Amino acid sequence: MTQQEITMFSHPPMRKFSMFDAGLLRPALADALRKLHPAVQLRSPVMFVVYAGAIITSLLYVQALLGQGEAPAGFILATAIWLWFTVLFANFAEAMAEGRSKAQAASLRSLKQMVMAKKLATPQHGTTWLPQPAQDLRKGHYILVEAGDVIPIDGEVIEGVASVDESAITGESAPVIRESGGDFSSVTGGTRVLSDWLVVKVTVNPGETFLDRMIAMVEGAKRKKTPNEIALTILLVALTIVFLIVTVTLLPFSLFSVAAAGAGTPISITVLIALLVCLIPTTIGGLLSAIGVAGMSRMMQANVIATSGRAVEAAGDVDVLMLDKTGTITLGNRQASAFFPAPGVSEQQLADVAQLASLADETPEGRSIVVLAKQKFNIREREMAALQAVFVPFSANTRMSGIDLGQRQIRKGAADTLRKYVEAQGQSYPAEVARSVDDVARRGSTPLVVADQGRVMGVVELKDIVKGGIKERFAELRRMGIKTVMITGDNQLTAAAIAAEAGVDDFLAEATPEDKLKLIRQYQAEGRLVAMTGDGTNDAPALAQADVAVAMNSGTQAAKEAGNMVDLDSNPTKLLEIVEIGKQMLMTRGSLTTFSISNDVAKYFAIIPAAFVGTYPQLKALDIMQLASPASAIMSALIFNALIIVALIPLALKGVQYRAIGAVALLRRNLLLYGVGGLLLPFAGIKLIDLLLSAFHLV
Ligand SMILES: Nc1ncnc2c1ncn2[C@@H]1O[C@H](COP(=O)(O)OP(=O)(O)OP(=O)(O)O)[C@@H](O)[C@H]1O
Ligand SMILES: [K+]
Ligand SMILES: [Mg+2]
Repeated sequence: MTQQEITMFSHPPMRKFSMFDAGLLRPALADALRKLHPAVQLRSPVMFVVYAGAIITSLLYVQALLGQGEAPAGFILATAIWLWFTVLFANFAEAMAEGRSKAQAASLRSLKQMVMAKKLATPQHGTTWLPQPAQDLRKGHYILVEAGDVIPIDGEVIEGVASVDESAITGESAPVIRESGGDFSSVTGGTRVLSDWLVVKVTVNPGETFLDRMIAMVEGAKRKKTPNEIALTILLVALTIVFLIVTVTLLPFSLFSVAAAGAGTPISITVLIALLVCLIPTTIGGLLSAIGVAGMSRMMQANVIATSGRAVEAAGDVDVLMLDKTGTITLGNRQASAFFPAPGVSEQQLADVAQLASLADETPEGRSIVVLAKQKFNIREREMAALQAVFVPFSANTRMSGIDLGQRQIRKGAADTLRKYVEAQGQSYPAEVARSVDDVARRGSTPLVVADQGRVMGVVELKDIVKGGIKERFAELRRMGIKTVMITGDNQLTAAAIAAEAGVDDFLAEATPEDKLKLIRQYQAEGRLVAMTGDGTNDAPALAQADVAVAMNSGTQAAKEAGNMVDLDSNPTKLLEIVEIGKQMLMTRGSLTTFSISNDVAKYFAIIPAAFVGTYPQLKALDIMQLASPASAIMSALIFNALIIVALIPLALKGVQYRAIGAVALLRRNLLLYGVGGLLLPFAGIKLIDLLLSAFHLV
């Protein structure tokens, strides 16, 4: 097989759909009809009542056609039609909310194509490879991917550095760097290598890939109701039952009064059904599911894939945000910037040892030390193999790294760790070095202490920069009542300097992954909801514990499995956006619930007098709206009730406007806007429809 043959066809970047893409409209209309299936309707008890009402009035119309109508046939027909519309409008809202996800899933599916992999017998670049279809790859296999290749399956880079086009999955056109070691070692099947090569260890079996899981998440067919949705549904059902009882008892009541007075007409079933539908919370009942789906969809627009609606909801309730220092609050591209030798050591000696300690260290920190030594003293990289060195990789637990050259141990790492390390060997830790460490840390830089055979050689300064604009975002979070906690493996002084500069509420320094886990549990024990981001295998336990756990797409498989969201952009700052989207979703639901219920209260006053004026002529006095006729009043209310669902679809999908003001201020604002607004709007709306209906002699 030639290179050409296995070079994969490229694909267009994932298309992003806007909320009201014209292309989404037609399928949504078809879906709205499909959702008329009783099993679908049963999922929303409130809408099921409307659905049942539509069926009953349709049957009553048939009866009327047969000459036994309980009311004028035209009136029954109009009622039945508007009830069906009400159901369809709610279906349409949900279908529109789902449409974007479905389109995205379809475009992801198109990425799942037959791809040939270059399977390596030995995990080393330069060795021979054999072509093998991607679906025959298994966890633990090694593959080679080169410029132009589509990465056939998910894996971890074990050798090489390459630029990768992930636009097929993220929609972002800028290529990303994937490399072994460190935080950017994960590659995703379906993305394409643009330059250079990578040796990749396959981490999943076919069918379990990120793309597979993403399609499943996006399709959300198995969407379960979230805890808050269930609670709200129970409330809505309770309201529905109350109104159902009220309306049902009106019938014998009306019959009795008419019989007793010997005058008037008893109320018809059609009117009672129309009345019931106007009174039960159909607005929120019809839009509830759409609001939840739209929340997940908005996450997706932010390139975040949430595994469940529950995760999105939890994001809105979060009150503690745990953020890594390096890479989240700072730019994270920590680069060696200076050497501070210990007494009796020259700068060049320190640079030499530091470089030796970093030769096989694939972290950005390690590589930058090699480069700085080369720049400053022209110390050339030496071959690990020639040195017969054994590499001791960095881990967040040991907080040091280095090499062993026979008996000679060279180490570099966090100052406190290195101090313990040299003291354990009976060596002293010079006061001058401690001073250099503090100076470096106070600048917000990370000090690394270097030791050769237990002797402290000096300090390397790793410079890092606090991200622009991050302070303002933390201030905003504070206004929202969210506490920000910075966690870092770095020392106290560096942590304090960066914490002050970034304006976080609290910080934890010298933290191991276990400390992170402990801290999350501590907050949760206080009844707080904790969100965090992470990328390493070390972060997996903490991610599994956090209520909202955002794994970086570039991170390890373990982290991605432990989290309940994946950020395709691998941008830890995204956590802030995620919380905002969650809050916005909760606010939208709250606002529309308020609106819906106050709306129903208004309808109560608008139509009760009109509906019962036949039975109780005295009610005429209460008929403040002066509607044209009882039939017109009922019809107008029913039409308003249906149209308001359509009118609110954009709001349900886009979310109410979000502002970071305090919870109390927000509640007051929303009660005013959606409560009072909801109370007043029906009067105007129903009156207008009534005027139109009578102007065109429609009732
Ligand atoms: N490649 C490395 N070799 C040796 N020591 C390192 C290396 N990288 C980091 N360190 C030391 O280990 C400490 C802990 O690193 P770790 O990556 O766990 O946390 P961090 O990057 O400082 O903070 P964060 O949790 O915000 O990423 C660092 O502060 C530094 O002192
Ligand atoms: K209603
Ligand atoms: Mg780190």
